[in-house]
Amino acid sequence: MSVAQTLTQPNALQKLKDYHQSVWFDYIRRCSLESGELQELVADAEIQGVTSNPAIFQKAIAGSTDYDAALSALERDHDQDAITLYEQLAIADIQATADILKPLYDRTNRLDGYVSLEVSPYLAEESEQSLQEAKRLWQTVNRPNLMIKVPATPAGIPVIQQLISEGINVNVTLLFSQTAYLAVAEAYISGLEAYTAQGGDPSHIASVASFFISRIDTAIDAQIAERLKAPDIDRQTTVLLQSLQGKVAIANAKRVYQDYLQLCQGSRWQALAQKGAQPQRLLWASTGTKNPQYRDVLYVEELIGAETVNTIPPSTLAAFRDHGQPRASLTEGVKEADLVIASLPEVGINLDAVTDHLLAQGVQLFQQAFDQLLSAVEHKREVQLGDALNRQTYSLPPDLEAKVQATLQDWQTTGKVRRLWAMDASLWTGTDESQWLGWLGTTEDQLAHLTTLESLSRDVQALDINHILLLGMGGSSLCPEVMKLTFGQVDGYPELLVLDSTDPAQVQAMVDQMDLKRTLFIVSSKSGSTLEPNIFQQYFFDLVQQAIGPEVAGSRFIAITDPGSQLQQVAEACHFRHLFFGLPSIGGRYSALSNFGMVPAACMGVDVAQFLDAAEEMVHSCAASVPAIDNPGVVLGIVLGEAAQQGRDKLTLIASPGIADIGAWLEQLLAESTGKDSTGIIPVNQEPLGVNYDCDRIFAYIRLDAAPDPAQDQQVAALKAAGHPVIQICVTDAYQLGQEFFRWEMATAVAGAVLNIHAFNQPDVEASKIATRQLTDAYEQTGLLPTETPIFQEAGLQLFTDPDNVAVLTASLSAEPSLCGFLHAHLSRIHPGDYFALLAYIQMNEVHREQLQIMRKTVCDHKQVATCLGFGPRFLHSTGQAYKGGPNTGVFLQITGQDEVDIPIPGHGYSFGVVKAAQARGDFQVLAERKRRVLRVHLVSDIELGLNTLRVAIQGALP
Ligand SMILES: O=C(CO)[C@@H](O)[C@H](O)[C@H](O)[C@H](O)COP(=O)(O)O
Ligand SMILES: O=C[C@H](O)COP(=O)(O)O
Repeated sequence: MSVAQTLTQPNALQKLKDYHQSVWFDYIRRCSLESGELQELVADAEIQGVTSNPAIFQKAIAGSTDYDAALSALERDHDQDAITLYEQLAIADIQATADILKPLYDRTNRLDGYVSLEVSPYLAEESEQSLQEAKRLWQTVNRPNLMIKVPATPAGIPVIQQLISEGINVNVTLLFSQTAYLAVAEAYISGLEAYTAQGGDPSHIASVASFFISRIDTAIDAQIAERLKAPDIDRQTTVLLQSLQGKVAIANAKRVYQDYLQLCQGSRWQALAQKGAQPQRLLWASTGTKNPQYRDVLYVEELIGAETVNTIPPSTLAAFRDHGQPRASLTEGVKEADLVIASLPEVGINLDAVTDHLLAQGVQLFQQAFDQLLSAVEHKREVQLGDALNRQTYSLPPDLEAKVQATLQDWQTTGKVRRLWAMDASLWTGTDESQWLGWLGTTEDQLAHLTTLESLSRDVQALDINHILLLGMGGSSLCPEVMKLTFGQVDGYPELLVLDSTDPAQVQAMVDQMDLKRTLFIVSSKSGSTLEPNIFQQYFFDLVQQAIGPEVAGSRFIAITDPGSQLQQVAEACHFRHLFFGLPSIGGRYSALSNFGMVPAACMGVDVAQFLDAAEEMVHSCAASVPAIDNPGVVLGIVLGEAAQQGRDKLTLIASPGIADIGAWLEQLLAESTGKDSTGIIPVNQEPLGVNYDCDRIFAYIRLDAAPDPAQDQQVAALKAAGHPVIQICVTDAYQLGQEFFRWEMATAVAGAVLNIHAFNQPDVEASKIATRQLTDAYEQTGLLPTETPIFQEAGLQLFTDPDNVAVLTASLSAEPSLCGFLHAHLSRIHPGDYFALLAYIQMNEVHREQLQIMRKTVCDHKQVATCLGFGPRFLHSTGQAYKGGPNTGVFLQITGQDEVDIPIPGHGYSFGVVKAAQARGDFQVLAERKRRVLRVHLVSDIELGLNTLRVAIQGALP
């Protein structure tokens, strides 16, 4: 319609102004802004305002390519999560629309010229969060002719009142009933009263009450159609039902308009009107015709009345322009409208129930539209990121796949991803979980404080040293160990070494490897009270004092610990070079991206900015706004949790050689987080691969795309071909490993929620720490560990176990007691669905590992069960939790040995050897108390010889 035409002959849309009704456009899209279409509609006086809602933005952004270039530009600038991207696109449209409408707003003295933006539909039941979100959007858009849309839910009503009282324009949406309208009108009046009481000028505030029309007819007509099908229906009822078809929505609107007129007569309103307040106009929404048998302009033609607005979708707008016949229809037939509503109970239709349902459904529909919108934005973001985001795929057996899809759907509809990010403890056991979710924000936090890490890196680089030795256990050592293996020695930086064993030979091997005068030490302990790092610190501090002098020894030490810990005191008293703090809200195994992982990384020369930037991309992919189905951490967690629920609780980890150590990190994360309350996931790391597996397995292959192992690729392909469940994650390069830290932390938390356990405590790790402490305390007093008697010995190997296990083993000996016989009896206790674990309290080196791997393979081949290998005491801070607190499906063979050399610890009566022995015994004691099937083999003399004998005996026991 050209301006010339408009001047000569107003069209139907333009004529509505004669009835004092405004037309707003229920549509927004960038192309209509960019092409000038919207400007033209405004200039032609066909529309006087614009409304948006989540479904409109979903159609615009997900259903067109209009926004792709803008989205790419935003992503190119820096990666952002889906909701942040969406908001920037939407806000730009809203601002542009507001600017187009601003002259009209001014010209009409703030009556028209508004554009509406809705608060997140996820907040429909949350008053406080809706209020904050509404205020944030109001400030961000920063246009006087903006209306913030708030739904008329019970939680929304107080928000409306508060916003009005603060001078923010409100469009109340999702109104279906007269009762809800009256509550909204009351909120508006009260809000204005509060605003004027503070001296505000009410003429600057506008509000509309969006009353939904066509959805009422759709719902009521469906009920009418059902009732008309009743076989025993009489003629009179049939006629009445037929007369109600397509009539109720308009009747409902006519009645609510009468309420409006009456309210305007009231003394409270009159008082406000005298101060210049603008009435809260009724706005007819959902006015596109849905039933093709009805006139396509029905919900425009029949609702024309003064001081109202009709927000019209594009096709209805075009139809009304073309053949609309305006008349003052809204006040016609009010009595008939009353009769229509009054006759509904006669035919068994409860209008209140219908409107209640429509409100709930309306919220849900907007949420679904928002889900789809965010999903589309996420997909576009992923395309833009390309290889910068590690890819995850999975293939599952049909029953598991079905369960996973159902749980994903449940997570979506019940908003569990948002609840996780909101730190809602009821996702797990409803105890103190909310205090343990600091890791959700750690990457962002670290990126904001990069300068500290970067200056540390420069400081270390400038030191004249060859090595950095990290002293710590579990969550404080495993990430640095992964970084060491993954990045090797970085040019121009010292080499990182990690000590996490009390085995004297291992401690000695570490000392032999380095020059004490040219080594920097990092003592890492979150609690600052863990036995191992404390004694490592005492031992090495003493050595460094001797090597470079007591005054300067502290300058070779860095501490990472939580504020207020005992280690902080030590670091301060000994004048450590640096002291870095952890966050009390991040448990050790979730601390990789915090200082516990990033301080050692910076020291060894890893570009932490690059590493954390890449990690943040995964954080964005797992964000609260990313629907469960598109959220890689959530998907992985649900797969793992559901697999475990179905008995597939042996998660077999396969990682490319270049990143192989991530398996040890994952073992701790998964086992310590989920292995409790007799349930959990048992990680199986570095087990030699085969093809024939029981249905208690699920496989995770973490492939380094930059350096894959072709043999592993083939083995994994064979596993997939054999129908085993396989998750595959492709890590583009080493700098993207941080993405895996976050993905798996998220997945573990989610799996914990699926399993209904507390994913952040480790109650059974504490149990063996206590048992060890009792033994070392007793040793300090007596100089002895309690004596013990082997149940059997042969060929330099002694066997020990507790009375219950002795009874079972001796009862099942088939011949005279022998080493092979006992091992046979013990291994015969392994049944399908069980796992076998070697717990070796010996030096962790390649020779030992090789022997132990052969033993594992022998058991795996003969028993067709999952097998694990842990070196003590490091596994105590890791898989040890699941072995004691997880399902009672483990059969354990603990291996201890006679230390050839021992090392005293300054300030203590005990040595490293005694500590290790006490740890093994404490561990055994707790396993036995938990009724685990456990046998200990003590290698009396040479460890290598002893291992050889044991290997042969196991092979003999499993002919
Ligand atoms: O609420 C407003 C304006 O205030 C509208 O944008 C409103 O959301 C829309 O008219 C409806 O969602 C459209 O509903 P329907 O035609 O899909 O039933
Ligand atoms: O994983 C945690 C280990 O038990 C070590 O704890 P820590 O960091 O408090 O010393």
